Amino acid sequence: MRPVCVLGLGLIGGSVLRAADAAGYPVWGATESALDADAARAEGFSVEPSVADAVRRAASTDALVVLAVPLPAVEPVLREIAALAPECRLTDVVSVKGPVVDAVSRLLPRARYAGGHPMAGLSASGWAASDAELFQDAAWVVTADVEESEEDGAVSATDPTLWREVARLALDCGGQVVPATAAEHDAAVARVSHLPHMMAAVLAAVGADGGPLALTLGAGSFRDGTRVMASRPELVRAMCEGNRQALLDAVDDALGRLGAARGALASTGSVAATVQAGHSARLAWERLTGPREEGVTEVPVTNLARLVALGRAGGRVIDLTDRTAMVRMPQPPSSASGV
Ligand SMILES: O=C(O)C(=O)C[C@]1(C(=O)O)C=C[C@@H](O)C=C1
Repeated sequence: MRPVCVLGLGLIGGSVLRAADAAGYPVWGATESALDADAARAEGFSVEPSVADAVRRAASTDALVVLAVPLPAVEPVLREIAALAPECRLTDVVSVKGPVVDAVSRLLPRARYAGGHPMAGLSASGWAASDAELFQDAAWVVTADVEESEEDGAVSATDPTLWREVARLALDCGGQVVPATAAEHDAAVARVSHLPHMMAAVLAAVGADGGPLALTLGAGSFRDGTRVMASRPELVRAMCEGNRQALLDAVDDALGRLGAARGALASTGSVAATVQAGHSARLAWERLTGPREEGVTEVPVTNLARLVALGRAGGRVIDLTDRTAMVRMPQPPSSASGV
């Protein structure tokens, strides 16, 4: 198995290190946090004294480097990698893809790269919160740079061999791979992750404005709706600001819907349309992400454009051979859904 070098040993990087180790990969890591490094070493993990040492080791073993640092640290760490391993195999687990893809193509043009994003997290952070099981059955985006070419149809600038290796690691860590372009990923997570963080911030603040009585009555809906606001604010901020344009579009959509709901409540006294649309959308999400036995499509791993198209339709890669990806497609919509 190709070794795995994880740069950043917080919640996500630490969980990748643990999960890859449990899957049998030779692993080591590095982190700027002495606390996290000591804690990982105390559990017997190999932690290099610096990022540079870890990257040198990756260069000499042709390891897959996993960049697991917060967005503001991405460029400085990429510069270090560029100086020591300019042709490395690289992926990342950062929650926004556009800025990372841009930085990799500027600073590491000769690297073989496919971006990654496991859709899993907790409000707790750091190595102490990391868990080998964190990614179990989670969607894990692996990006492919697919472009339309007039002559040949869709072509991919991403090396399929590297894409397959990154997808294999994601599967071995317990995830289910969602192929997507970086731009489509960013537009999608703006709606289902970054906007929910913004809404949670607003919801928590509106609740607190109600004073102690309102807060003491905060139960399930308030707890679930504001849970992510217990996360470190600087990480949430970097994630939202890093996806500015897509998040603006999602906020506009939300404001339009909230405005329509307010208008209907004020004029007719009814929020039926808003609640029905939300109920149908929630059921559609449950159906799309729920368990499904059949409906597996086999696609050659070299056909990244087809994989991206299936990812767009809700498909997830649940297994891989050397040549073929097994993509599980979602349940067809039922007529009762109303969506
Ligand atoms: O479960 C949580 O606490 C998360 O916030 C995880 C969550 C999300 O669901 O929005 C947040 C950021 C990650 O990039 C991916 C997933």
